[in-house]
Amino acid sequence: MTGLKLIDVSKVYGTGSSRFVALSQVNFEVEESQLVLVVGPSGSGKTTFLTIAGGLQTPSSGDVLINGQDITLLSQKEQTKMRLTTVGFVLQAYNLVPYLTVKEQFDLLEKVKTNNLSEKQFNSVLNILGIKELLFKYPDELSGGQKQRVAIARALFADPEYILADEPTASLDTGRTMQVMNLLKRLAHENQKTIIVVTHDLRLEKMADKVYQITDGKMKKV
Ligand SMILES: Nc1ncnc2c1ncn2[C@@H]1O[C@H](COP(=O)(O)OP(=O)(O)OP(=O)(O)O)[C@@H](O)[C@H]1O
Repeated sequence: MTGLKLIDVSKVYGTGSSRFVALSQVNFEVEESQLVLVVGPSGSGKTTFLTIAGGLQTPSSGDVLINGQDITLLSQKEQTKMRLTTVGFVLQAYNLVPYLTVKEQFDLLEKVKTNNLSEKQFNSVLNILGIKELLFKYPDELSGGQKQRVAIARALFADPEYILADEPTASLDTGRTMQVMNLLKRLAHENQKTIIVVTHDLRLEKMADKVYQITDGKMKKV
């Protein structure tokens, strides 16, 4: 069974007077080869949702199924393996290693994981994202938009089945935004990737196969 599913997922941060319900009984489903968008304003719970969907955080209650397997029941070791082989994240902080060049960020991945994109496929990704000429630069020599595109390329390089992206176009101009969204759409439809993009940008809705709206931690399908 393929696809990613959240069933009645809630997430509560803090206790007592600082108790905050970030996700409330969220039900969500994405099937293989789909690009799904989760749209919501700042603070609505998008990052919380995405990190729980990919196993970076555990929910307070509810189930998260990836390919039919409830990932909340996996051991730490199994979760780490699943994240490395099955799920690729593009996070808002980009998470680039500061003392490695762009090329070395990819070399590092190659050391810890096999079955990455072929050189030809990867070259094509670098060309589409327009970052080929940045390979020997360090992260602090890059603009926000360039870092964002490197972070996207790094997630794609590992060739994961699922790509979970947090505001992947936030630092990009309209032209680049459309290029990135078209690339993600093509990966879903032609390479059978399953992609979740969370964003506050309503302009991206037309690119998606399915759209969910999240408001104050409550999710509904549009
Ligand atoms: N670790 C935490 N402890 C306490 N509250 C938190 C924590 N992480 C997030 N929150 C709160 O949960 C709510 C949802 O946060 P989240 O980051 O998921 O929203 P978001 O929609 O991604 O926001 P943004 O678009 O601004 O990144 C916010 O009110 C936030 O302050």
